[in-house]
Amino acid sequence: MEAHNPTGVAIGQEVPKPVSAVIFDMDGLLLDTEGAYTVAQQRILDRFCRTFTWELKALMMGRQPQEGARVLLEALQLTPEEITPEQFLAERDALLRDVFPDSPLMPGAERLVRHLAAHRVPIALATGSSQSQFALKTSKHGELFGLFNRVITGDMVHRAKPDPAIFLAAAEGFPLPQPTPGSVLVFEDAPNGVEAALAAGMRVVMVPYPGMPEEISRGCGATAVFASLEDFKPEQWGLPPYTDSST
Ligand SMILES: O=P(O)(O)OC[C@H](O)CO
Ligand SMILES: [Mg+2]
Repeated sequence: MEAHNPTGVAIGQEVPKPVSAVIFDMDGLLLDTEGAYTVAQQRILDRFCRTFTWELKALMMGRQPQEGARVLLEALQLTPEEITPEQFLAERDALLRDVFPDSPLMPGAERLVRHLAAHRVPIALATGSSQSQFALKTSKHGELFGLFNRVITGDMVHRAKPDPAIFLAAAEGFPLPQPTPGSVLVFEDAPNGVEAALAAGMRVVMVPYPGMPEEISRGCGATAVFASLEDFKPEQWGLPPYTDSST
């Protein structure tokens, strides 16, 4: 007779640890800002007759602003005589200053954050955005973003994603006893973010920003990939299930 195996995990296979804390990325994951970045950056690159492709976007998204601009201009072989990273960022900031305060939430973001907070699951935010950009982008969602136990912005750490420093710093703010990295789940939309979270020893649900080609997201090595946060089922990760009607 076959032994009863209530875990659904094959005998000999490691049972996944339940998730005890969650870290969210912000741009492109909770807030729909990546589309605006793409439009602004293409507008700047138009005068150099360059196309802002998805490959270029994947290279820079998730990074600190200065680092992202440097990587982009280098990949496009644009010299400082043509445009410096500082000039690029100044132009981009001018184009986005009035757009960011209207940043909408991504589908499923508010429900998941409120659900975890209501169930006292420790949650943190780790964004490559600077503190001032964070304030601008979240200005209409203050109460929701106030639910996080800790917010780490790109200018609070020395090394940007894909370095794991930002996720390790975010995890330090969790209430004691500190969760082990393996019991922390990260939500990310960008390849640099997935790489950083995996390097921190955490599990990663990737929700690629809409339109990202599958060949980019597929190669990232995320623990799971969903088309939308709405597809995430908390109970499959040892978290409390949703009890409201949209399940
Ligand atoms: O995706 P985030 O929240 O780390 O933000 C990174 C940049 O500011 C936008 O790509
Ligand atoms: Mg992001």
